[in-house]
Amino acid sequence: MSSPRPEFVCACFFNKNIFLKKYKLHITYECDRQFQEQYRDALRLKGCSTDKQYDKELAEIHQEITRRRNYHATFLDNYITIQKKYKKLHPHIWKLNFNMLDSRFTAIAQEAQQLLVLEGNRPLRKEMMSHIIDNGGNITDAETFRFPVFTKITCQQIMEEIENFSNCSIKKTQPNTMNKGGVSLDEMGLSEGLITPLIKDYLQPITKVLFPNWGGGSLDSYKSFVVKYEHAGDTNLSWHYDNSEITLNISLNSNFRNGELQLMKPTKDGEEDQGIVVISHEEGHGILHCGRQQHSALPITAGVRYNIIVWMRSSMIRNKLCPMCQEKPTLVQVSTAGDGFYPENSLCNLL
Ligand SMILES: O=C(O)CCC(=O)C(=O)O
Ligand SMILES: [Fe+2]
Repeated sequence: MSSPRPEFVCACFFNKNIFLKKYKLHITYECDRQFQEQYRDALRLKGCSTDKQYDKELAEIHQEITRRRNYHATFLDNYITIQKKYKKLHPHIWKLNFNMLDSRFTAIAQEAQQLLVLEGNRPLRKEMMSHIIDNGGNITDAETFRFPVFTKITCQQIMEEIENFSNCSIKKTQPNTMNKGGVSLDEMGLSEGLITPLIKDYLQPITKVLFPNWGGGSLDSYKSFVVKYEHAGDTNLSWHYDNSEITLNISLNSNFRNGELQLMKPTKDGEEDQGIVVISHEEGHGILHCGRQQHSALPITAGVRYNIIVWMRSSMIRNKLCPMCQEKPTLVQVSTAGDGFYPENSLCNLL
């Protein structure tokens, strides 16, 4: 977590894209009056009819604004305490090792590397896609790719580590408001040894070939967390886009039913209906998609589902346009865990 570079978020982090789960609405909050003028009618239409219901929602928004203002300081405090006090269950998974990876994944990464070396006029993307299929992967017409990443035993141990961490009494922050059972791998400290090398040593060549226009070749930071779906908590996730250029979503288990990922197909010229692609999760496999592509998770109907989500970022792309407010970002410096906006002349490639 000790970043050598100053960390920034876009000012929109503090008051935009607040998700009202009950009414499935993303809102902007400036003050009570603006909120009332802008959203009271829309909320009424969505079933928030009484003053009591409205006041409850407003109180939750105030709480969320406070949480966001305190987020970075709290994150840093928690991170320091966790590193001192947390007793690891499976110490070896805290440092990525070749054996933890599915051999088909390392083959895909090697092939991507070779394609980049040979480059010339070759149709890199097409060749990459056939390597993915040859190695147990899938491709959808929503420009998303699913392929094996971790071995099953690695998934099992990561899941056990997450459960162990969730159940320990050390204070932790919720990685975002969309999933109650979420755990931040960055605050936990697991991502440094596990996710950083995964991106740096294996994913970068793949994303460079598959997403050249979305910063696939210039990823320089990420945010990673685990989402959990269960009957007693969140069972699904509403439509949204990520605060990422490219997202990797790795399934950690198989003892659940349904809970597929849905993605909007990119619009082609002249087409009105974008259409939806449904992809099922498979244990150990990662789904790679563009962060700006709208997606959602269908409800699970049995069991518990765990996935690692990695929001990979390229400052070259996001410095021009913040993915959350769709404007040129207004930078606000924070103590740690910024959202990947690094000035052009800063030490690039933290990964
Ligand atoms: O649970 C999933 O498969 C999707 C999660 C997701 O899209 C997110 O957390 O950003
Ligand atoms: Fe997402």
